[in-house]
Amino acid sequence: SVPVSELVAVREEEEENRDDGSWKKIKESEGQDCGQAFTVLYVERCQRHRWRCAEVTFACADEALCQLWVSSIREQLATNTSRPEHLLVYINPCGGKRKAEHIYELKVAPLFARAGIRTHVIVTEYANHARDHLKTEAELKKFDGVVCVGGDGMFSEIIHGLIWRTQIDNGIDLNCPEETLLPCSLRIGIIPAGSTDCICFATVGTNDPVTSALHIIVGDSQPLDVCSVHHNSLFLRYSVSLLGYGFYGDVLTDSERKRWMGPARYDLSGVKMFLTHHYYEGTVSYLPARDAIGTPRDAARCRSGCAVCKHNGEKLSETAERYKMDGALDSGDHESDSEWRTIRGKFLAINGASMSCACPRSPKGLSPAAHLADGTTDLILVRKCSRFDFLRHLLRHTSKDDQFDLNFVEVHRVRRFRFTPRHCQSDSDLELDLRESGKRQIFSQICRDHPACGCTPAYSSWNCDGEILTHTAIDVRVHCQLIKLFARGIEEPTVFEDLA
Ligand SMILES: CCCCCCCCCCCCC/C=C/[C@@H](O)[C@H](COP(=O)(O)O)NC(=O)CCCCCCCCCCCCCCC
Ligand SMILES: Nc1ncnc2c1ncn2[C@@H]1O[C@H](COP(=O)(O)OP(=O)(O)O)[C@@H](O)[C@H]1O
Ligand SMILES: [Ca+2]
Repeated sequence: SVPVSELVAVREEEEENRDDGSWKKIKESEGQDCGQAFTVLYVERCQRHRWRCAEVTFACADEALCQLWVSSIREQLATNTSRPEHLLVYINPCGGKRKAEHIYELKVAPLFARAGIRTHVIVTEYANHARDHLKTEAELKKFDGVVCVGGDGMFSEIIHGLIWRTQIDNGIDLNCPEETLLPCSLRIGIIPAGSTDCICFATVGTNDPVTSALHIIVGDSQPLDVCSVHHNSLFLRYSVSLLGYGFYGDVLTDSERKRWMGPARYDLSGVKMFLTHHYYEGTVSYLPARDAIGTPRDAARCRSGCAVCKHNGEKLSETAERYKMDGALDSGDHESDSEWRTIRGKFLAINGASMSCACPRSPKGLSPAAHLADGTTDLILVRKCSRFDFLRHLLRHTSKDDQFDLNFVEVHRVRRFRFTPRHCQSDSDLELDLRESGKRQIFSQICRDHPACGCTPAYSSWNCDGEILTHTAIDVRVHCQLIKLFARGIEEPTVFEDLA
């Protein structure tokens, strides 16, 4: 049996299609003349979270009965209001291996057509075209969802456009980090056609255009946390996957110069930045997510219908309601200021992972136990250590071993965090470092004379979902379930999986 919610479409077979293989078989085996036939298209699960569109044709001698089947299936599909009818599609022709248009035309558009979904397709002509179109021009009322064909950078454009539009329409000040943001009503579908596609992989379990198209067609819905990133009272960006300073920031900066190489640029830059081995000094402060259930060291994973996300999401909205009734101004974090913790040090990497960040390079991701929609982000601090130790940490992203179980790595589940690089610290902070800086001046002279000594520059950049941030001192705050995807989270493997 197939649940009605996983039907793609039903098709009446035309007279001229009557020689179609499957139906002919039924006809012959029945040994009788058939009045009519219809084909049901449905989701079939394959290995490793992939979905395919399978079909089965039913023949029946009684034409009226056949019609009844077709119309009642159509009726069932029509009453399911979560299925989209009209979609706005943005294609980034420059992402990944530059195959986005081809992927859409070949694998996705025919499925949408079969499912009776109407589309308005825009192939972007320049960076930020999709974002700006969503911000100002797009007639969003006409659509049931937005589809993004591209990588994480393209997805980032879409959420910036949608979130911006939703807040501006409701008079919310984006530059104020304390504002409670309004959730976006349109769901977003991701057809992977980029370089890493970590947002697709971590929410669906695979980077496969057909699987993503089917999740859109059946009208799946997966809420997702979004981090807002500010510098003082200036809005910088939103992030849903990785916010990485140090290693991942440097890899991204270096790889942008190698865009012509396609997705392989990240591996080359990864090896280069691993060998360069820069560390950065600064202060990280964070607000622990004390009232949330779950920790970054849990063995349990965020999966379809995750109970942790449901519980934490409901608890947060209850608390927010209570604050509203009390007339409290602070609409953001309800923990008190005294709960902020501060860590100063030298770091190879500072990572905020709002989701696991699983991708083909690391199928368990940067923070394997992170949740998609629990209102928290996992703050991972990798302190200065030897190249050998850092390699051990990196390698553990690709094996069963725990990448956090190392004495130079710590991880905290947080609602909010801030970072200030050492050279931006206040005078009083700097005074504390005065003694060390004498030494530094001597060394920096030596370094200028001997560039090969590998001394570290003062600043890295933040990698924000694959885009470089212009500021280094940032304030990050999680907004629980601000957007929704046409996805359902990663499913536990079922007995129905096709093991062939
Ligand atoms: C030695 C093997 C180490 C493997 C370590 C793998 C950790 C991978 C974690 C990846 C997290 C990715 C988070 C997602 C980020 C994306 O948003 C973002 C944008 O995606 P888009 O291009 O689709 O728009 N992508 C990225 O920033 C790419 C990050 C890629 C990091 C690759 C790191 C490779 C490290 C290789 C080290 C090799 C050491 C070898 C020593 C001899
Ligand atoms: N038509 C276009 N021309 C050039 N750049 C574009 C275009 N459309 C989108 N972009 C930008 O391309 C960058 C990379 O896109 P993305 O889809 O993330 O691919 P990749 O995964 O290969 O990085 C993003 O910064 C996005 O804003
Ligand atoms: Ca989260």
